Parts: sequence; structure tokens; C-alpha cells
Amino acid sequence: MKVAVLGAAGGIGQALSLLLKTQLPAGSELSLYDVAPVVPGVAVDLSHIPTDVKIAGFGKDDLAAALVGSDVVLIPAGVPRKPGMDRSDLFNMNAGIVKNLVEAIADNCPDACVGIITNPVNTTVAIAAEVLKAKGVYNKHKLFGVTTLDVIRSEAFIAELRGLNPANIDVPVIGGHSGTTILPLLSQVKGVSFSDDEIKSLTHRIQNAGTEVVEAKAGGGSATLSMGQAAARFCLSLVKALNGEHVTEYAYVEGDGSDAQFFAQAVRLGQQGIEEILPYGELSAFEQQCKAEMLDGLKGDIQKGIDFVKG
Ligand SMILES: NC(=O)C1=CN([C@@H]2O[C@H](COP(=O)(O)OP(=O)(O)OC[C@H]3O[C@@H](n4cnc5c(N)ncnc54)[C@H](O)[C@@H]3O)[C@@H](O)[C@H]2O)C=CC1
Ligand SMILES: O=C([O-])CC(=O)C(=O)O
Repeated sequence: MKVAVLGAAGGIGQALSLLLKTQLPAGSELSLYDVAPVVPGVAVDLSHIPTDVKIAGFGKDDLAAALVGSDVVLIPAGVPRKPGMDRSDLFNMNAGIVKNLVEAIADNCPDACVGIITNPVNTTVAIAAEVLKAKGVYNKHKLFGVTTLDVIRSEAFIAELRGLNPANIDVPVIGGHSGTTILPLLSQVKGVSFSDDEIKSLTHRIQNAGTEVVEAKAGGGSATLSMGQAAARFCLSLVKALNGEHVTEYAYVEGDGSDAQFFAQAVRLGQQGIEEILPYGELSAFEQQCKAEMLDGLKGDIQKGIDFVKG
């Protein structure tokens, strides 16, 4: 199994690469690409960790070599937020980066599963899909917006609130990955119940958790370590699935379009990528209202990505 990380020298890229170097199955290959000149050094550094994962670093002119033969490509390349910015403010900087990288994926490893981390995820995933379509290699079972951070945050916050072990908490988070498009289904968390006030404040905290980190880092970027962990969880599940196990994760994917063309929900992963998109079940009245209020915004984010590629 070969995994490529594009943007591997960044805050997320380095944390993610460390976790993959130590946790990918024996015999895997890890390919680190970045335009920053430090990337070969990141690969050399990680290569001194004695695990059976082969690692190589590729500088800015070696994208094709980094990608060839990849089964999974993760993209955390791009600019993070500063205080006062929304994720959508990153569009101008990051849309072109994602477009160029996905074009190279289409040319060099068109069958790979692609996980987009770069913000604004609601839009960059639509960009990736349009690029792959234009190249004639789009497979909706293999393109993912990585929203795992919303899930792990929800687990952490609920455990903190109730004094529980987070390992025992599962939280469905559907929708998109920005502000009110992030919709945790707190009514479906097993073994825990919440008052109406708690539901409102927890939902708000989960929706604004990215901003919580951006403000705490005070201009030094956004979530990198928790995102590294989230992306590693997603990638390791995907690798397990590609190796023949069935695994369920939440991700922002193209489904039947009943809510929006791309929508985060539970997906059953298998050897061909997404095997089934699982229904999210019954929503509470509060969740139904939140969903109804955010769908137009989410659809607008998606359209912006389509327009960027189609012109
Ligand atoms: N999906 C999610 O839940 C999350 C997404 N993010 C997003 O992830 C992205 C990266 O964040 P950080 O790692 O904190 O940023 P960072 O600035 O620390 O790292 C970004 C890396 O991308 C590299 N890069 C820039 N252009 C590139 C290109 N064309 N090809 C390859 N590499 C390129 C840079 O050299 C840098 O090493 C941001 O857009 C951020 O908003 C951040 C947290 C959570
Ligand atoms: O908030 C940001 O800009 C980064 C991000 O997506 C997150 O932490 O969820």
C-alpha cells in the first residue's frame, strides 16, 4: 500500500506523516511531497524511526514521482486561517493549489483514493471532482473530504462534559466542514442525553471548534495536531478497507444528492473505496431545523468549486 501526503512539510502534514510512519501496516510506502525545501529533511528525519514503512521525500519538481503507484493520496497542502478569517476566505489561495495537485493525481495515479483536507473543504472537494471529471477519471467512490476532526472533537467535548471515556463515545456529524454546515447529531449519541441548552451550546462549540483553535494560536495557524490525528484515523481506516476489512467512517462525499451534491455522512469503506453511504437516521426537530437552515449555504459553497473549474 502506498500513501502520498501532499503538503507533508506543513503543520498537519508533519503530524500526519509521523502518525502514518508509526502506524501504517508493515510493508507500506509513504511518499511525502511539498513545495517547501525542508520536505526531504522531514522524510530523512522520519526514516530514522524503525518501522517497516518505507519513506521518501519529494520536492516541488517531483510531484509525478511522488504520486506514481499511490493507493491513497491525502492533501493538506495550502494556507491555514488566521483570527478573523472564515474558511471561505482561504478559497483564493487554496483553490488553485488543490486544482493543480488533483490534475497531477489524475495524470499519475488516477485510481487512488483521494482525501482532501485543504480548506474550504466544502468547496475544494467540488473542485477536485470537477478536475477528475474533466480528465475522465472521476470515481465518486474514491473522493473524500476529510471531516474526521469534527467527529473526534465531538467525542472529546462530550466526554469532557460528562466525565466519560471518549473511547466509548460515537458521534455522527453530517453536512459540511464549516460553521453551521457542521451538524453533530447529538440526539443519536448512545448512552448520553442532553438538555436543550446543552444541545445548543455543544452544537455551537463543535461548529466553532476550528475557530477556538485559530484564536488560541493567535495568528500561528489552525488545528494541526488534532487534525494530524484525525487524518491518520481516516487514512488508517481507508487502508484497512482497501486491504479487505469493512470499516465505517464519516466523510464529505458525493451521494444521492438528496441534501446536497456533497454531504458528510457515514460511509462503509471496502476494497473499492466507498461501498455504501449509510443513512443518517431520524433527526430531532432541532437538527432538522439546523439542516434546513444550512443547506443553501452548503450548496453555494459547492457551486463555487464547480464554477472555479468550469469557468
Ligand atoms: N479538513 C480539516 O478538518 C482541516 C483542514 N485544515 C486545512 O489544512 C490546510 C493546511 O493547514 P496547515 O498544515 O496548518 O498549514 P501549513 O501552512 O502549516 O502547511 C501547509 C503546507 O502546504 C504546503 N504547500 C503549499 N502549496 C503547496 C503545493 N502547491 N503543493 C504542495 N504543498 C504545498 C506548504 O509549503 C506547507 O508546508 C489549510 O488549508 C487548513 O485550513 C486545517 C485543519 C483542519
Ligand atoms: O478552522 C480551521 O480553519 C481549520 C479547520 O478546518 C478546523 O480546525 O476544523
